[in-house]
This record gives sequence, C-alpha cells and structure tokens, in this order.
Amino acid sequence: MSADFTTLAEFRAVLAGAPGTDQKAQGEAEARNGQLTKPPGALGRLEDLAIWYAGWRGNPRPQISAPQVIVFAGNHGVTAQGVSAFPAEVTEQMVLNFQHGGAAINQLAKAAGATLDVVALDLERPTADFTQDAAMNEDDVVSALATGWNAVSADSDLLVVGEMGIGNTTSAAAIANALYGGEAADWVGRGTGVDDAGLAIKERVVREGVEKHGNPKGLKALQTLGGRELAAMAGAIARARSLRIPVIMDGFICTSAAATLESELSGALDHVVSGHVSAEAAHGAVLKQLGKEPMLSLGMRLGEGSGAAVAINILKSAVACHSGMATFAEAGVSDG
Ligand SMILES: O=C(O)c1ccc[n+]([C@@H]2O[C@H](COP(=O)([O-])O)[C@@H](O)[C@H]2O)c1
Ligand SMILES: Cc1cc2nc[nH]c2cc1C
Repeated sequence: MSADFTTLAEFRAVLAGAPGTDQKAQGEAEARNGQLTKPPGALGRLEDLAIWYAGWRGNPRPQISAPQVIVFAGNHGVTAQGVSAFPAEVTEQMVLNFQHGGAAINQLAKAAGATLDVVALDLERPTADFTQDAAMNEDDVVSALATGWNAVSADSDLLVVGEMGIGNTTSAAAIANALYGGEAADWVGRGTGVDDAGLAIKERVVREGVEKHGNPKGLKALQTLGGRELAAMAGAIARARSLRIPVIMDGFICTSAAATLESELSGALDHVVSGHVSAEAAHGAVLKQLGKEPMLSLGMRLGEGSGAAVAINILKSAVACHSGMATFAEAGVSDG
C-alpha cells in the first residue's frame, strides 16, 4: 500500500480529513460502564481508558487482540557534535539486536502479546546537522512520514510506536523548545547518560538549531529539527487515526514527534494516550503541554517503545474489565 500523500501540503490535508471518535459507541460504552458490578468510578482511570478506546474503535464492548509495536530507527548528523554518550553506530547495532530478539522491546512486546516490526530508515544517510541546515528536505520528511504510514497494519487494534536513534534526544529537545518556547536548558536532558560537558553541548546545539530555523512549528519543526524515525512515528500515528486504531505513545522522543502533529492541527492526538513518563528531564513538560496524563511512571528512559509496551497491559486490563464484567442486573447484585 502506498501512502495517501506525496507532499507536506497533502499530508496536512490528510490530517485535516481524519475521522473523529465515534460518539455513539463512546456514549454506549459510558452507559455500560455505569452498569458494571463495581461502585461508580472504582476502577479509576481504567474506566476512562476503556471508554476512550471503545469510542475510537466504534464498538461499545471492544477487545484488544492484535496490538502492534513498531520501532523506527534513524541516524542523526548532529551526533558529530558530541551530544550522546554512545557512538552513532549503536543505532544500527541495536537494529540487529531487535531483529535477533535480544532487546528489551522484544521481551516487552512478547509479554504484552503484541507483534513487533522494526523499520530502519536510511541508516547510512544520517539527517543533516540541524545547526547547519534543515535536518531533512521536504522529500526526505515526506518519505519518512510515508514509511511510518505504510508500516501500520490495518488489522491491528492498538498501536505502539517507538524509536532507536543515537542523538535523538537532542532532536526531541529542539522540537520541544521550538514548539513551546523557553530556554534550550528547559528541554535538554542526559539522554543515554551524557556528562555535564555533553549536556552543555546539547544546550548550545538546541539553542543554535532553534534560532537557525526560526522557532518552527508543526511539521516544519519535524522537518528542520527532527529525524527520520521521528517523522516515521508521526506518519504512523496519523495512519492509525485514519484506521481508527488507538495509539499508546512512548517516551520523550516519541512524544515530541507526536507533538508536531498536535502543533500542526489541534486534536490530531485525540486517539493517542501516553503510556509512561520517562526519566528524561523534559518529558513531563511536553506531556503537560499536550494535556496528556501518563499511565505509568517507572523511571524508564530507554525508548524503543518500551514504556508504551508495558502500558499495553494496562489498557488491555481496562478493556477486559469493561467488556467482560457482568452488569448489576446480569449478576443479581443490588446497586446503590
Ligand atoms: O524514551 C525516552 O524518553 C528516552 C530517553 C533517553 C534516551 N532514549 C533512547 O536513547 C537514544 C537517544 O539518546 P541520546 O543520548 O543518544 O540522545 C535513543 O535511541 C532513545 O531511544 C530514550
Ligand atoms: C544500548 C542502547 C539501547 C537503546 N535502545 C534505545 N536507545 C538505546 C541506546 C543505547 C545506547
């Protein structure tokens, strides 16, 4: 299948034409939730998650039986400046590890009953150093969006997008700084574990990049400051919307990539929930800007879709209760 767009303008039109939640199914799910054998609200946020999921699936009593995890990998020109604790070769080495089943995400996807796809994007062709030039030209960012779009299986009933890309916390910080303002220092963190000198380099690189590209917003931020794996995650999130597949987003990089869609079009992430808040310093602030409450806070900072994969189990639990529980009438339990 090929994507429904060949330019950024066409991708914007796709975003604008995307479906909303199914109000009828959502209302029916809400009504069902009120009849289940529990005190009202006793399942806390699990109840909201199940109703949200039902609305997007257009089914008041849905199931989750085909979750898909996709990990996108990309390389970043900005690594030449010394912004990561690890060398750029690790991106490709970890792709091989994913393919051989040896990474954390392999275990977490399996534990959550999800399929796992690994998509490497032009690893031999890193993006441009965004302090010098736009990270990607329009053709490159559209191609990466299309790769993400095409990676989503229409048979999935839940999507997790994750990433692997040495240097990409610098990209994510630059995007967040461009979208939300403040100082570069507000958005940079230690990523894979840079020392104070590395953190100072990241701060300078983010400041220079954001200034060079003029505080870009929306897809322009994705193109000029992002990376191929970030654009692919954005493309996959957009495709999931068009297929009414709910999405759990992962850590700082995933959330910053997703934020470019919301910046482009308010409501573009209504079908997306946050799986976790990562230990990367600014992740919580980006989630706050998006009005997304993370499901989990486990001190993770791995990427790969790992935190979101753990959260699949939470969403499955929410939906299992919602669709499997008896009502007061069915169980002969007196309601309050
Ligand atoms: O998901 C997160 O919040 C997260 C936080 C810190 C690091 N990472 C991962 O670490 C890599 C980027 O870190 P760095 O230091 O190279 O910018 C990339 O492969 C990410 O998947 C991911
Ligand atoms: C080993 C390693 C694994 C990762 N997975 C996601 N980002 C990563 C970064 C490193 C360095």
